Amino acid sequence: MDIEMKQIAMPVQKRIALIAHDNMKQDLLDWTRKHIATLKQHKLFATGTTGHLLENKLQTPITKLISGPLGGDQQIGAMITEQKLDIIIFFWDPYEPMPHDPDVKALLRVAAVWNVAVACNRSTADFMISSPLLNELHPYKVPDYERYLEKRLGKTTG
Ligand SMILES: O=C(CO)COP(=O)(O)O
Repeated sequence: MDIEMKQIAMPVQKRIALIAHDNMKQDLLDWTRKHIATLKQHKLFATGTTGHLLENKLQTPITKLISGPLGGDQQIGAMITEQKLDIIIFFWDPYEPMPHDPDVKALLRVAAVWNVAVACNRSTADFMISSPLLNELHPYKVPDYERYLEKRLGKTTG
């Protein structure tokens, strides 16, 4: 598929989603605790259980969506398509099959489509949190939806 891209900018204050599967929640809690001073400078979002856990343990406000198995991954995915998230820190469990595996896959797919930064493990999250881009206005490319529609409608109507 030939998708034209356009340049936009990630804001200085990033919108960061934090998500962890059950076996990875302790690891995400440790990581978040270690980087809380940096994370507090940004806007934090999370799926339901992860969000409640982090908010209680870290005493920092987090916008909480629905729990993953009940549709939280899809909510995160929808926010990505609306360009309301810049960074996803998703400690997903590579060992356990989940009832909502299709939702996880869909979330990772739309993140790739919209060129959103995704860390699926702690090493990548470490690189992202220490990147100078985290505190800068960051130009990056996303699909040019207006161009996409123009081309598709042009094709359909001849
Ligand atoms: O299942 C999840 C991501 O796929 C996370 O959901 P919870 O934060 O509600 O556990």
